[in-house]
Amino acid sequence: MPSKSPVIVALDFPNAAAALAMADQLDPTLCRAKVGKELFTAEGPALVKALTSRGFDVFLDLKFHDIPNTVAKAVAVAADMGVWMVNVHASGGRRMMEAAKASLTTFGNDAPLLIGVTVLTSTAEGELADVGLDCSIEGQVLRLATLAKDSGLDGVVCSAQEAEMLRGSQGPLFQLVTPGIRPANSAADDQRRILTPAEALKKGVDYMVIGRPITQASDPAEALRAILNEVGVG
Ligand SMILES: O=C(O)c1cc(=O)[nH]c(=O)n1[C@@H]1O[C@H](COP(=O)(O)O)[C@@H](O)[C@H]1O
Repeated sequence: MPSKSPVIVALDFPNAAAALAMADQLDPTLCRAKVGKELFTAEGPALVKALTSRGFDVFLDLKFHDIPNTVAKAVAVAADMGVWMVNVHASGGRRMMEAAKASLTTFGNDAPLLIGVTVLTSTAEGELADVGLDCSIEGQVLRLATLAKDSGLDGVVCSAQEAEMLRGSQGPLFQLVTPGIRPANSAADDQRRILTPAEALKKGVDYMVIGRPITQASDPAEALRAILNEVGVG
């Protein structure tokens, strides 16, 4: 049965052995699993299959950002792999996102959720100027989320700090996926725009991507259970 949990555990590991050892400590009815650049580069589609065959909904987080044709083809291959969610950088623009969405038409109801990354949660106020953007983080997130929605995407990755604004402006069905989640007293690590799980859900987040606070815990299953208890799920 697919997970109804709002938690997506980021399996940021260097190889399949480490990732599957972690997955085997987690209940696929209590969380979903995210495969990112490090793990996918090392292990490829076989690892995605190993997770889906264990019952996990898989978020393939490769943040595609390229010319429309290249991204559309990559997204279709991800859909063929049977992933539940896949993402692209919204800053790749309208034509890129529309091409990605169009490439999923043939998959019908089996198409993965297509999500646009707005401003990374590791970015702090002031850092946008370094890349030539003369605006606030909130302004840039709103701009890219609106573009993603207009381009037919199902939702965006943003920080939970922007979730309330986007829930109000983009409507109730637009999926808000938020990394940068840190339970009280957890280290922020390289994240900059963070909120606790309970604060995030209160702001209207649909899915929370959580890595190190679960995967580096001495008891990952217990860390996941504590987060679900905090937000009143499970
Ligand atoms: O798309 C993502 O998943 C993502 C977007 C973003 O803005 N920030 C972000 O941290 N992520 C991913 O979410 C995960 C967060 O992991 P932790 O910081 O360990 O909880 C990592 O796998 C990141 O690659």
